[in-house]
This record gives sequence, structure tokens and C-alpha cells, in this order.
Amino acid sequence: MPAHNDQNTILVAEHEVHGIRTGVQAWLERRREVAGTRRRPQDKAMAVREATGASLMLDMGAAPDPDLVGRPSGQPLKPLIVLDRPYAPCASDVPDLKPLRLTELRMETHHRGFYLEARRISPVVSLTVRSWIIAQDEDGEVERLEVYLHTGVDDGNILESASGFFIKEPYLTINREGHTVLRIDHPTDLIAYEPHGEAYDDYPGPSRADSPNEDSAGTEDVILWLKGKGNAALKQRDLHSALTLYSNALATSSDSRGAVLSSLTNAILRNRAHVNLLTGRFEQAKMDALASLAAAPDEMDKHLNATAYFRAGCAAYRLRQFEEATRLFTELQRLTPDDTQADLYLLRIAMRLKEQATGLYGFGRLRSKYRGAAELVDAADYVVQTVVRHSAGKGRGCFAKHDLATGSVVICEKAFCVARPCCGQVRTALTYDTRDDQIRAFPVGLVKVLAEKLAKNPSCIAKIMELVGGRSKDTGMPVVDTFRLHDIVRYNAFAVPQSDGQSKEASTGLWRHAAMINHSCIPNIEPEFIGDLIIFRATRPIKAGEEVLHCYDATRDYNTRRTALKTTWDFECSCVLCMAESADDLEVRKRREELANKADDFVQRMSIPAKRLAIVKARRFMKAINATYHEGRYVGLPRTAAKAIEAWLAAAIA
Ligand SMILES: C[S@@+](CC[C@H](N)C(=O)[O-])C[C@H]1O[C@@H](n2cnc3c(N)ncnc32)[C@H](O)[C@@H]1O
Repeated sequence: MPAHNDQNTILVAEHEVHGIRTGVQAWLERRREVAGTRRRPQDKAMAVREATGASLMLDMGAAPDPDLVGRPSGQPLKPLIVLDRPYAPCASDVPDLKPLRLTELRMETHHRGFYLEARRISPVVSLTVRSWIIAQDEDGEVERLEVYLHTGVDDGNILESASGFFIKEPYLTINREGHTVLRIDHPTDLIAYEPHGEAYDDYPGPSRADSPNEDSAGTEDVILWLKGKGNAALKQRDLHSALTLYSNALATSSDSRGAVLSSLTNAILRNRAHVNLLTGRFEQAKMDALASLAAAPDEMDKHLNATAYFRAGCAAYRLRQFEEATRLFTELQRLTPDDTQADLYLLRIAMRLKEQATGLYGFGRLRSKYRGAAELVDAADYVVQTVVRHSAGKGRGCFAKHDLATGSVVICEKAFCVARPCCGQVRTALTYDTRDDQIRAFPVGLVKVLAEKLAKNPSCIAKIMELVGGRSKDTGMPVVDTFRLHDIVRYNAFAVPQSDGQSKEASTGLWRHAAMINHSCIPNIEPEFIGDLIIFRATRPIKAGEEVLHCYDATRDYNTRRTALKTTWDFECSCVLCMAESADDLEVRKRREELANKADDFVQRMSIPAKRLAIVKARRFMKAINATYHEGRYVGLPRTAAKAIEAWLAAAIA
């Protein structure tokens, strides 16, 4: 993560690294041994008993979470996630796949082109980075179903949200504790549904099978009943159920033969638009609201259309489609000229459009309004000063379109998504990536937030997949690929410095345009954060056509910095400072670092105003540090080791 990533640094003791590696290697070996063999049947009663027991023990806090690994020196336990052999998510819809039974599954096999239908028959066991249940197929065979990391749906757990599931292209493997499991890594591979007929169990009218397709009055009753249940769920803020019930009602209405139910259907679409807005499904919210508009409205319909325009306008605003939001709120204004809601929104949109075009934000006002870490700021993006194009040896880069003065705003962008401490979204895990054998402290909380946002707004997937670490090939269907998201976060996320000093772990976020900025150890722009707004300002004059560069890792020591750039971002920096430092003798670099550390210590201890003797000592430090720099090679380059003592001296003699 560029900038400020030190808060996420976790020191892993050598013996612990060894323990993790050995354990994981043994697990991989076990999996290799069983690859391709037939699945062994499970004892149903025993499996359910085990899940019930595990769930109870966890609820009582009486069982350790097997996902957590021990920390040295009293640091809190951290979850360990093993990233092994990434595989692609299923890119087909369930009807395009062939059904499969549990008895047909083979170990360590991705059953491409197939799906499995199963019901939950146990309580949900919720661990730190995964949840599991016992699932049963229609033959009565059972297996553990484990969902990794992406268990959340509308503030609940996907495994709790329904009792029936479609598992697309099931993958049968062994987990780290040795249990055979159906493993879900990609959120789009698990489809939760209410088994057929289940939502109608307490329907008071004639049985559904008897009526709807034959009789439009019967169908209308079912739809009205589902709508009523949806409204009741909405009232109780059970948004996931409300969404399912409205969707079932709409499916029933589209199933019915020739029944003219348009006003009822429109009402459900309007309600579903509201729930979609509340749950962050903005694309679907806009579609529902627009689909609910009456074509030839009477006076009553006009009022209902106004509600639809309001919901569609809010969704467009949240999707940052400000021009479209203007059009929708203008329609609302036309329908309800006495209502001030549209006027207020149109004013807000006008502010966003101005920010977008001019970069004039009123930063003072924003700073005083948004003080918490990664708070969600109501602001537009200002990215018109730069253009993205090829940068030699670095992939794409961001280049200035015009001359930019020191201190001017180069880019100001609102996060695509952030993991926020206030919502409990900040979570750091240890990841062991078997692809490069590295153990890293990793912001898995951000991967979760990103996956959920993409699953709810699939049209954003393609744009995110364009970032480094994403997929280059189009699969034809918007799917959420967890492994890709992990790499995207690794290469492109920023850590947000904490402004409240409260949170133990740093917030992290993803900014799409800022993710195009390359690194230099001598940057020309510097980031600042207001909530989830990232603001890059020029630190020196930048010429039109020049690449804008910021510093991903400002560690002074050359070797440490080089290792960090390689380990996290997978490149070797060849900026002029790195070139000069790489030509230094190893001994010289070592001596310089020792002197710089002593000078740092001196600066920490010596207050200003300072005694003459202290100033003399500081000058000596300066001289000694400067002597480690080769006069010819460092012309015009920053002498980073002398920075702190130089600043102290300037203040002391001022
Ligand atoms: C946040 S992205 C920057 C945009 C990226 N160049 C692109 O094409 O989308 C970070 C990645 O850019 C590349 N990169 C950034 N700075 C670089 C540099 N100074 N030299 C070489 N590659 C660099 C590395 O591949 C790194 O993982």
C-alpha cells in the first residue's frame, strides 16, 4: 500500500514463520495425495452434531478460533489466510450448468460446467475468516460447505440468509484442520435462494400450485401477500428478506400468463428500489425505479412517478452519474414544483459538477466537517489535470496535462471503497501466498468491502479489473474473483493515516485514478486525506507532459526500501536517487544509516532553543553525513539521511 503503511506492519517471529510454512506445506501435500480420488460419504448425524457443537462453543466463547495464529510479545492474534493456486470463478448462470450430486464429486477437483444444489441442515459456524454449515443434497448425502472471507450479505451472513443454495462449479478439498469441505472462495459462486414453495408456507390462500398460472386473481393474491410480507420485513429492517420477498413477488408476476398487474408490479418495483438503495445496490435501484414509471400517468400515478424519479435520482447520485442525476431530479421538480427535495438535490449536484470541473472544494470546510478516519465525504472527483498513458518500464502512468504550480491540487478523488474502523471493516490478516512463498500483513477487510461492493454493482467490475493485478481477459459475465481482488488490493490500495488516534489498525481504501500513479523515491506530488478523499498536491513545479509520481515507501534505508518495493509492488525502482544509492559502497551506506539514526536520536532529545554546544554537535553530524555522499553523483539529489538534522539546525539558528 502506498504511503503510511507502517501501521499495518506486523512483526512475525522467525519460529512462527517456520511453523506456518511447515504446517501449510504438510496441508498442501495431503491435498496432492487425494487429488482426483472419489469423495468419502459422511455420517449425517455426526456431521450435524459437530456443527451444532462448534457453533455453541463459539457462541459461548469456549472454543479457540482455528483461523487465528499466535503472536509474539503479547500482540493480538491474527487470522492466517493461505493463498494457494488461484482459480477462476464460475462465469455461467445456473441454468447453463449441468446438475451434479455429492456422490459424483472428486477430491481437489473444480467441477467445471456443473452445479450442486444443497440445503442447510445445521447451524452456521462463524469463524474469523470463514463460515461453515452442513449441506445436504437431494439424495440425503451431506458435506461441509465452507465460505471463505466473503460471508457478509446486507449486515448478515449469507449462510444464515437462506436455507437453499446453488454451488456453481463446486470445489471439493480438505481444509487446514483435515475436514473434507466444499470450499467457496468467490462470492458469485454461491447463490442463496429460498427452496421452492418455502416462502409460501404460511400463505393463507389456496395452494400456489393450484392457482397462479391459471387464474390472474389468484396470482394477484399471492403477489399482494408477498408484497405485504416484504413491507413487514422492510419495517423491521430485515432488508435481505424484504429484497427476497419483493423479488419473489416480481418473479410470480412475470410468470403469470397475460395477467395485467402493472400498477401492483410498479409498486413492488418502487419498494424494491428503496431496499436496493438502502443496501447499496445502486444500479439495480435505478433500474427498478425507472421500470416502475407509469407510461401514461394519471394524477395519482404522477405522485408515484415522483417517488420513482426521486429513488432513481438518488441512485444515480450514489453512482456518481451527476449528469443523469440532474435529468432525473429535473423530472421530479417538474412533477412536484412545490416540493423542495428536488431543488436541494439539484443544488448538491451543481456543487459536484463544479468540483469536477474546477477542483474548487472548500477544503477548509471539508476538513472541519470530516474529522474521522476514512469518513465518507460528499464530493466529486477532480482528475482533469492529468491523463493516463503508457509510462516506459512502468506500465501505465499519470501525466500532467498542463503546467502545475507548487502546492496546486493535481488530483482529488473520492475512494471507490474504504474499509472503515467505525463499521468494524478494518481487518488485517497474515497471508501466506504460496505463489511467492511470502507471508504478509494484509488488509483483508478491504478485499471484503471491495468484493461486496462489486457483487452489488456488477457494472463496476470491469473498471476495477483494469487495475494492476486484475484480469485482462473478459469472461463475458461480471463475476467477483477473490484472488484477483486480493492482488488488486496488494498493488493499488492506500492506507489512510488515522486522524482520531483511536483505531488500532489503519483504514485502507482503493482510489481508481490514484491507482494509476507510479512511484518515485523523489516524488513530485504528495497525498493528503480528508475522510475518504485523497488529495495530491504538487511538491514542486510540474511541466505539462511530465509524469506525476508519488512515493510508495519513503523508508530512508536503501536496502529496506528496495525490499519493500519488491515484496509489495513487485518492481525494482530505477529513479535517479536509487541509481545514485546503488552505486554507493555497501560500507558507506551502512555508515550513513548509522549516522542518520544517531542524528535522529539527537533531534528527538535536543529541544530548541538550543545551547551553542548542541549546535556545534549538530553541525558535526551534518558534516559527517554529507561526507558519505559522493559529490558528483548526488548533484541536485536529496540527501535524505541529513534531512532531520538539517531541519533541526535551521530551526536552532533561526
Ligand atoms: C499502483 S500501480 C501504478 C500504475 C501501474 N503502472 C499501471 O499500469 O496501472 C503499481 C504498479 O505499477 C508499477 N510501478 C509503479 N511504479 C513503478 C516504478 N517506479 N518502476 C517500475 N514499475 C512501477 C508496478 O508494477 C506496481 O506494482
